[in-house]
Amino acid sequence: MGNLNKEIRDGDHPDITEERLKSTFDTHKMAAQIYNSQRAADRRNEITSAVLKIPELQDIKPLPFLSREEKVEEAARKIGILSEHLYDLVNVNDGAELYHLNNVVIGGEGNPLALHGVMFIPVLQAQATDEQKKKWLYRAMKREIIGTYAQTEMGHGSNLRKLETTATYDKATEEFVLNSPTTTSMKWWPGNLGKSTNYAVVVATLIINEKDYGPHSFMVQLRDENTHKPLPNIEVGDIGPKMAYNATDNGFLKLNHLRIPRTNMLMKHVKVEKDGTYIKPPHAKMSYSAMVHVRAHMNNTMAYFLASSLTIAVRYSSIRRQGHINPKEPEVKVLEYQTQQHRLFPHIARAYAFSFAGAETVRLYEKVKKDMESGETELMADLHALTSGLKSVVTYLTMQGIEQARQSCGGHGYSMASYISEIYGIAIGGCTYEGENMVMLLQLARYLMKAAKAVKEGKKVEGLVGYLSAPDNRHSLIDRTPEKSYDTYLKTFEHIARQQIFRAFDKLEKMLTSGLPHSEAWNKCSVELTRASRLHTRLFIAQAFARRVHDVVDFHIKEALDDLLHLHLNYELLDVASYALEDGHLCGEQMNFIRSELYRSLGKIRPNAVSYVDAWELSDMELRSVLGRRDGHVYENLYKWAQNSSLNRTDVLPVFEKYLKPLMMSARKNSKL
Ligand SMILES: CCCCCCCCCCCCCCCCCCCCCC(=O)SCCNC(=O)CCNC(=O)[C@H](O)C(C)(C)COP(=O)(O)OP(=O)(O)OC[C@H]1O[C@@H](n2cnc3c(N)ncnc32)[C@H](O)[C@@H]1OP(=O)(O)O
Ligand SMILES: Cc1cc2nc3c(=O)[nH]c(=O)nc-3n(C[C@H](O)[C@H](O)[C@H](O)COP(=O)(O)OP(=O)(O)OC[C@H]3O[C@@H](n4cnc5c(N)ncnc54)[C@H](O)[C@@H]3O)c2cc1C
Repeated sequence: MGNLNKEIRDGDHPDITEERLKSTFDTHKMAAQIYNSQRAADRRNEITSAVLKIPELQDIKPLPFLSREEKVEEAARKIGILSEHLYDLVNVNDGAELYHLNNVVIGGEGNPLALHGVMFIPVLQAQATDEQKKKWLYRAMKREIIGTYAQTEMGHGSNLRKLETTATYDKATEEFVLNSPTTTSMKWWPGNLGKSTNYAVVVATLIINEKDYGPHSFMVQLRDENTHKPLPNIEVGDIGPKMAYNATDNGFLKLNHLRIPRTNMLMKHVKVEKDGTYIKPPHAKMSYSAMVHVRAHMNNTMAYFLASSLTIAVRYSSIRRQGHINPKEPEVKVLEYQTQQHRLFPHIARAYAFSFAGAETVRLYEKVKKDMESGETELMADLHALTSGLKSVVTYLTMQGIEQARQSCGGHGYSMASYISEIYGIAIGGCTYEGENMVMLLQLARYLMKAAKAVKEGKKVEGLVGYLSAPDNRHSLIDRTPEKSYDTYLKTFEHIARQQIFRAFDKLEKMLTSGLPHSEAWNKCSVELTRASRLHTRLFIAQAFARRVHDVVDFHIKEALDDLLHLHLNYELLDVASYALEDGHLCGEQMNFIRSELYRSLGKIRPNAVSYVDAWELSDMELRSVLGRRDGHVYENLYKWAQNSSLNRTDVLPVFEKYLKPLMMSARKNSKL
């Protein structure tokens, strides 16, 4: 039998090999859990190996040393080469394979086809008629045209009902007139809009006979297909550098009374007839499908970002030695410190949890998508509630985890050589895009308040909120749990979420009864409402984790996942325990029990720590991190990495002659006086 940890190679740093030899599970079998099948895990590695054989697909130099223009160019260069090899490298109908290819070759900072793949094609698939698909979708899939999704404006992103871009129907010519009447109405932010794309699905407020029908989607050609010059009545450009994503040309767009044919409105579900008659869609929010598509996939991308930074931090912590636990022994790996373990291991568990919750979400999304094709919309509300809560909670917790990973690497974590700061910048965009987190928590809260009302009226609720009508224990039985049974933990999470949901509900009802208008009462309760949404979502994540562990057959994998789940439940419960202490559901003694279980878990995870992160099978090429190198040889490579700095091209920089020398000369002269 070979090594259980599949990353062991001759010549690796002995400290990291020592870690890998301790693995109690097969890391490639664990990858099958993370990526949802052994085949998917195999394919990732096959794609990485194939990419490594194509020299033009390697980074020309470490990305942090590139200017913004070079980053944009480098991503486009690779997309060009990828286009030639695409069919040999991946199954182009498999989103996970494409995403992996993107991560290995290009990385998270963006590429000209990102929004094309993530939103433009999905919006056409969901909202275009067959005729429209023939005209644009098939060309888009062959990359004859490149598009984006242009919705957000300088003045409005969250409140779609107030988008200022108008699409006014002109019955006489059977055209829509698209117009950006103000500075704030300019589209602002859409990815790849600035320089890369020649088409966009523009979301604009539909006006027919002076009546406002709200946001609708329109296909707009932005640039000439040959010269790439902006077409008449269109101003388009890049919005400038951002916190991260700087290989992406997020753009602005001003439409000056641009006329497009009536048939450019995406009309699969909704219609404007020649005479201006408006035909409603089966569900008012069907046109929001592209956003729901991205939200449904965000758990997995966030899990990936979190796992990437933890891979870097845990591997580095296993070769970084500093300080003593026993003064008579050599300096220890920093991974031995309980504080380091407490800083990193709960986030490893979260990365796994997000991936499992993500798999369930994508399954529901696929079902709803299929239903919608035939006009069936019953599950749309459930999906919207679930994805709204998850996108908010998962992006926020990912942000916390990545920052802890960075800090756990000490000074070198702050260097771009760790690459963690770039991953952080990319990941935290997710707190904002696809619906600002608070806004989306409040969307989930609407759903929760409806469910709470039904329960108060004596009705039984089911599905995601079924626990609201289930029996509840006054006191948690958490310290009377047989080992490896998580029911009492999950019941405690249920209790906490239920209490908070009803607390918010009662507060809202009280204000409404006192005569406050609904929107004002809602605003005055909104902090309580967002708390309810977070607790409900964290319950879902814990349940999804437990469901996955329950389903695993392989004994060693199950045991290893069980250890992570145990850590997860205790850590998360401590994080939200104040809610259960308030009403005496948990007592002080039980808090001690949870704490001691948490510390026990850290010890149990420790020997497998490197293997838990190795199981994500993130290659050096995709991690782009000196600290996270698979072989553990960090220090000599840190020194090599610094040689890329353009400041090192000469021993003496011109600034010395220009500024520093005169400064020192004059100081010396003065001190002689
Ligand atoms: C060569 C090959 C190479 C290969 C390489 C290939 C490359 C490929 C590789 C790619 C690499 C990856 C790169 C990734 C890059 C990152 C991408 C980042 C993208 C970021 C994009 C964006 O950032 S894009 C803009 C998103 N911008 C929002 O996200 C706005 C939020 N704002 C709202 O979304 C609405 O404004 C908001 C709040 C719902 C209120 O909407 P509203 O006012 O209309 O509605 P109300 O609030 O009044 O609600 C009325 C009732 O509607 C219900 N409802 C609402 N929505 C519903 C829904 N969707 N489904 C069902 N029901 C829904 C609600 O629950 C109520 O129900 P009830 O009445 O029963 O309670
Ligand atoms: C990296 C990145 C990529 C993007 N890509 C695209 C793209 O491809 N296409 C596109 O169309 N857009 C894109 N966007 C825009 C993005 O979708 C919006 O910025 C996002 O939806 C937030 O909207 P906003 O900017 O209007 O925030 P605002 O709504 O102005 O948020 C500001 C504050 O107001 C609060 N707030 C707003 N409304 C409420 C409310 N009702 N209740 C309580 N609090 C509220 C928010 O919580 C927040 O604290 C991108 C943004 C980023 C950062």
